[in-house]
Amino acid sequence: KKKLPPSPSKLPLIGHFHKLGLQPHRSLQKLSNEHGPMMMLQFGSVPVLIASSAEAASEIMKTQDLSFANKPISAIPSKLFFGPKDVAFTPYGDYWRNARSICMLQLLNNKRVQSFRKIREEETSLLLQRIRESPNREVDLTELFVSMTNDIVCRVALGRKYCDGEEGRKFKSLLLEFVELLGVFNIGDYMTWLAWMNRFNGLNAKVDKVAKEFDAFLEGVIEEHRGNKKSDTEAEGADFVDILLQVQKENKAGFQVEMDAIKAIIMDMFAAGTDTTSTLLEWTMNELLRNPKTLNKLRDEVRQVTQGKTEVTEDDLEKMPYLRAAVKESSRLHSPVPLLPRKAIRDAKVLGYDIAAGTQVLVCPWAISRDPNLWENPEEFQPERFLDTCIDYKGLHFELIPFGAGRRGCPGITFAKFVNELALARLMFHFDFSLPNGAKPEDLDVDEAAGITVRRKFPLLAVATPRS
Ligand code: HEM
Repeated sequence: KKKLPPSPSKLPLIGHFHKLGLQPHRSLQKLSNEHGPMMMLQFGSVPVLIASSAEAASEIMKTQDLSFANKPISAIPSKLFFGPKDVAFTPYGDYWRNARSICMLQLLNNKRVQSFRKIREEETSLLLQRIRESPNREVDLTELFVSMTNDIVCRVALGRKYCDGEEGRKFKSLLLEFVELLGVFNIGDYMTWLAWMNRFNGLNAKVDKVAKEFDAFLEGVIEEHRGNKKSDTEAEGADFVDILLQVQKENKAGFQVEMDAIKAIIMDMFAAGTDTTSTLLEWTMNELLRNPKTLNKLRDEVRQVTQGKTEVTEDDLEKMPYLRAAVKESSRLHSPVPLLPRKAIRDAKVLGYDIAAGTQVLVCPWAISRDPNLWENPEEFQPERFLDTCIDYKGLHFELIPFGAGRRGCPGITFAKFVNELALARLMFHFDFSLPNGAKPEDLDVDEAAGITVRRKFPLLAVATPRS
């Protein structure tokens, strides 16, 4: 006799869809508070296990990681990523293992991430310059962070920026459409009998258009790289396209890397690396502006460590524990990816419940990191809580998993950490920040937009006064 997790009452055909609302991570937290940390919902015809405690997450992403390393197939990413042939959206299996190992060993290993230091330093300097040039010292931090992270990923992945003139305008709007589509809730994935609607509401046409345009764009980039071949991809200056083309040519991966795989892996860097990074920076500044004492404390640490210097470098970051604690705390309160999808590969027993093979799973880092059983005053922004603990976000401590954990955990943590910490330290070093129009910190809104990454609903505006 099977023991299933508790499940709230549901409606015919749609199941529990109506309970999700516009902010599923918040609705699921609320439902879990009523029904428990392991809860079974039904989205259309698909059973979905909701796991919203550190214990449940640890079972699924550590103890039984292999049983839950699969991802559900979704129609939009499948189309956008050529199958899918990327890493993030691809089901568990030999192909995913190979693509992920290219990512880990060739693109995002520590040495490679270090080799992009100059790019990070140049692009954060440009961020500062753009702030200095802003009229009335009023800045749209959201826009600045989005541009900076896009430019960094462009340079690292494609070798140059695509931000100027007509080319820049086109690329920016393509990237925006691409990321938006990844966040679309596709009803056809759960109620196949309604998939026809996407032919009439324009969704299918939009996906086709964006897939075609991104493909053509990447074909152009690859062509440019072929004419401009770099012979040594271990040397500084090699970008991801150079590296992937060499892996393909020299059969370094131990299997034939198709051109579609190269394009899909590059697209993954944009899908997984841009919005997430800018969103974390945005929420960090949001919380600092809402908590001026914390902002001052952070600013003092940065300026003290760099006393007598004219600029912060990455070597200084090691000496800034409060800065690291502030980034961790913001990743706790505002996990950029609040829900992590998985799919059971085989029958499993989790915390005493029977979970059938094929069941979809949503692990909820957002709810876990606001769990009052794990965190004191969980709704408050208090970097101090991380000063005397070893809790980190690298996937070993399940009370804090903004980068996920286990086999499917984020391979871009080091990359993101450097960008976030350097940008934040430099902002603190060069500027004093306040809210525009004399607004009070407690008035700053914290509304969230809907999407796969949860960013602020409205742009974050601030006044940046150069340090005197
Ligand atoms: C603050 C920034 C970032 C956050 C919060 C973040 C978060 C995440 C999360 C939550 C996952 C899913 C993990 C899981 O299901 O267990 C993930 C996966 C992934 N991330 Fe990141 N990420 C960030 C930056 C980056 C960057 C900069 C890159 C690459 C340049 C990257 C590449 C990836 C890839 C390729 C995956 C898919 C891994 C797989 O399915 O095997 N991420 N990330």
